[in-house]
Amino acid sequence: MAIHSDSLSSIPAPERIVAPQSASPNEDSIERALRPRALDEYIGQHRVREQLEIFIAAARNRNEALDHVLLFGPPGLGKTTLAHIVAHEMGVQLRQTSGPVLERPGDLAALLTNLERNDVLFIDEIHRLSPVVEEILYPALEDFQIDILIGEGPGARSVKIDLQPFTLVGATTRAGMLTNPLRDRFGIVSRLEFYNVEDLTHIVTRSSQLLKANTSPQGASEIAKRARGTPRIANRLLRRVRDYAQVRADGKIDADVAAAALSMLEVDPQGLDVMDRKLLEAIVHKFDGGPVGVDSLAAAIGEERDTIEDVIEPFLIQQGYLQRTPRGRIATQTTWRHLGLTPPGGPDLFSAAG
Ligand SMILES: Nc1ncnc2c1ncn2[C@@H]1O[C@H](COP(=O)(O)OP(=O)(O)OP(=O)(O)O)[C@@H](O)[C@H]1O
Repeated sequence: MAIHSDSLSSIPAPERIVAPQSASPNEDSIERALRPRALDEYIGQHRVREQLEIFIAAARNRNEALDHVLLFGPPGLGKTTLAHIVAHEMGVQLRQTSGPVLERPGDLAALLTNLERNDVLFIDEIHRLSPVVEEILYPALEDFQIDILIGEGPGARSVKIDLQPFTLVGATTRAGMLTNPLRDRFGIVSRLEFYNVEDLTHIVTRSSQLLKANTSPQGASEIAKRARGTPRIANRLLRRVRDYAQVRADGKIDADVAAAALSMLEVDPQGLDVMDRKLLEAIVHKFDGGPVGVDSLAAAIGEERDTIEDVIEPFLIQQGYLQRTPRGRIATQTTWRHLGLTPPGGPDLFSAAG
């Protein structure tokens, strides 16, 4: 059975400047304009890119659909962008939907039967597919066939429909929430990582050119350093810094202007914002540095558990501010120092992390 978590639907719309989710329809359209279209415009994620390059070239040579692809990683790292690129490089069309939108088996059946040979079907938030919809997907992925029930009651009969060969690209922030039978049907499984500052600087520079923003290399790097390893955040910070530069600095974005704009937005030099600091301060001040369970933490800072796990924590863990242990979250020495405090207890405190 698929694991279907209703609680995930409660992730609130982002208000944070560094929220990795997309904030508004207007932002969506700017994002589309900034989206790289081909694999060689896609910056960073070298391992994933190299693998896809090879598998796409091989599938194209054989004139076959690319194997099904599962992309996972925190929001805003470029999963949707990659799905579009796969379709573009394969020279086929992309149909896009998402797990929670597909309510009934018929919704998915309609999409599948309309696919043309080797097309890409992109399902975002694939961990939120309902079990009945997921059932339809298995034979479609394996044999390019679906079984649908026609009629009702005793007269109902099952009919097999052949599909065109296609590629499913599934995206999820939580690979662990996929059922095993679904995960096993992906031939290519790629994990997207947070971007390093060099790659993000490259992304900010490219976006500046597209937006006609006058950004110096140092300005681009200052924005990149504070973008939480996430292209979507880098692009959003760039737009806000561009506004600031327009009003206060004749439109020129250098390191000082970027730093001043970002501190006005309360994004600190390490890229942490008010919400990150609130979480770290709660662990340190209310729970003596941890370990503290995520539910207690959520209650303490008035934030959804899912938002903490999907959005806030991954970057803090990757940057070494937090440790996730079986007994709960622990603030590291880096956190104490970041908050201007002296870590108590010495090394013994941290060896308790297990
Ligand atoms: N490798 C990259 N090079 C350049 N720009 C990128 C790259 N990856 C992402 N972007 C930019 O970041 C924005 C967000 O990317 P995208 O929508 O693909 O993220 P996502 O992982 O699908 O996020 P979500 O899961 O929240 O939808 C895009 O508009 C795109 O411009």
